[in-house]
Amino acid sequence: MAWTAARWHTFFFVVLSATSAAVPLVAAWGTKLVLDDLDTGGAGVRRVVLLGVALAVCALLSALVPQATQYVRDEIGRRASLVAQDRLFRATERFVGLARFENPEFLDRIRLAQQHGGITPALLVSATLGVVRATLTGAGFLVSLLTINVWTALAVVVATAPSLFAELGLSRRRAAMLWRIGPAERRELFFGELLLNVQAAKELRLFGATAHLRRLVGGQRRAVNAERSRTDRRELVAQVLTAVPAALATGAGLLWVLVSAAGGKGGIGDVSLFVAAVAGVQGAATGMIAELVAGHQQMLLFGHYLAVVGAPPDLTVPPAPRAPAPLRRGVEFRDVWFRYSPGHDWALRGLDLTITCGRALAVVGRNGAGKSTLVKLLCRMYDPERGAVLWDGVDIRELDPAGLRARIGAVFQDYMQYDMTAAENIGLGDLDAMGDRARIEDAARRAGAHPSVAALPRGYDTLLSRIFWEQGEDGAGDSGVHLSGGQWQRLALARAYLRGERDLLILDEPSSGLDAEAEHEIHRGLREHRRGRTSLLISHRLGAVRDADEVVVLNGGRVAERGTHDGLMARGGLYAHLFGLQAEGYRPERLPEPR
Ligand SMILES: Nc1ncnc2c1ncn2[C@@H]1O[C@H](COP(=O)(O)OP(=O)(O)OP(=O)(O)O)[C@@H](O)[C@H]1O
Repeated sequence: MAWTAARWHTFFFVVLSATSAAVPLVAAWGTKLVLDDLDTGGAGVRRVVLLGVALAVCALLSALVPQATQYVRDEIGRRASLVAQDRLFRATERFVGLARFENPEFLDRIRLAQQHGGITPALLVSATLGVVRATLTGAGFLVSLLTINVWTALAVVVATAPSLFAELGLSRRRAAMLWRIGPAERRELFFGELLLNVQAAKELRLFGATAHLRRLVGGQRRAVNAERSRTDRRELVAQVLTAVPAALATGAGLLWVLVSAAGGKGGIGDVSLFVAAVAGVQGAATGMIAELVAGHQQMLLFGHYLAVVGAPPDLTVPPAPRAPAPLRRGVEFRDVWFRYSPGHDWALRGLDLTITCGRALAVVGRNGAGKSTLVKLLCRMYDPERGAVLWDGVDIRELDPAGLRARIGAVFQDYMQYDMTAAENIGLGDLDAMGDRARIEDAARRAGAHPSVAALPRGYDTLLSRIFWEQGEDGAGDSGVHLSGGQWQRLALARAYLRGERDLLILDEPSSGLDAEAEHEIHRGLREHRRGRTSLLISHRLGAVRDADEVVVLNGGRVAERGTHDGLMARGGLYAHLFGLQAEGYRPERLPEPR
């Protein structure tokens, strides 16, 4: 990834690493030679000056190389994280359905993948080169030590080994700990965001629940901190225990060299080289261990990134899916059984239902009857566990999901309010029309959104968000506006209208937030729009569904009744009961006397 993202930078990183490996070694030998020359007094001035210049160059390089290395590594990190992020989001785009986004374990994995996927390439390159650099420097100093005394060299190596193995074990534990604390960190993030969320602020303040949430955030943080502290303490103990033998070996070696020098065996240059070499070997070993551990841990965490990027599709799509043909006969649910997971109850239990081409079908029913689930299956956000959804007789699992969705226009019950401009909020319905202001305005007009959008401070370019802050043309800060619930709903409808002539229009509670006048107006427009087209309307306002060609009543995930409004009323079943309850509130005797 690093090579793909930043070829030249990676190359320079290798060069800089080799340089920084050589510099301490050259400096130590240069110092020894200069000291020996000065001590014996036999060398010429020219040689001493040359060695001095070499030492000065070393000093210059050791001042500059770390800065340059840091810059190059950061640049690799920046470029590689762009590539990693793009690959990650491409991978999540491959998830055709919603199941993965409702799986907490997978969400934890995505979070870790997001956190580590971007930085891992640069850190791994850095760690790998760090290990190579430390090995080169360490080997150089080790050879230098060997020239002085074999046993000291061996003792230093043996004393350093335990720390390497201990650190690798600790690194595995640390990665496991990061995975373990994932759920608590996500909960902390969620509660923390709720505390700052403008939508939640109203309720939380009214109910006086902010302190409760603050305590929840604190509780999660304390749990996370406790886990981290436990790991840190374990690391501290292991590091102290493994550092002791290394320090003892160094001390013993130094004592031996000093005693030898005092006894006339070896000069001041040897002492200087010994001190530099021991520091060099141990520094290299510590550096190597740190880099190995960092690399090891990154690789373990990178496993989450690879798991997300390499995750198989959540819904099976054939290798060469068929493009759905324009709808001619209709969409049929044939004995569809569906539950959100094996741990959940059935949401649909043997549903049989047909949306006939060119006809308006209305689906009504109590809360939780399965109406929105039906819509999600129709758009292939999930697959049925048993039975099938057929598009003109073809199982939608054989069709290209994107092609299927391109044939559908929809307003979902839980439609989105995007923190973007009004034009973008509508334009997302059909990206081809994003830059086409005439089409966007037309869709807004049909949804009854135009007057309120046109009256906004910057019309269609007004930011519908109080989250972002933008600098206006006059230099003043502009933090956007808030729309009312009904205005947002009209924008969602405009988004659906922008999609224009689709084979199937799905409207899941399209007018629940509208005032009576607007609702009447919208439904009049919808009636016109739906005439002669295939549509599915879900609504609790039974007055809005009475002119549908067919009304289906769902109850407990299956069809309880079906027929026209008049037929169902005559039957006196669930529909008639629900309609009667609603109508009760509108009986003339309940209306105030006109003055
Ligand atoms: N994402 C989900 N995960 C688990 N269960 C779900 C999920 N969505 C819905 N359910 C469950 O499936 C059942 C059907 O829900 P659905 O949203 O389809 O009902 P509905 O008829 O649209 O209700 P309403 O009139 O309240 O909108 C309910 O019992 C609900 O709790």
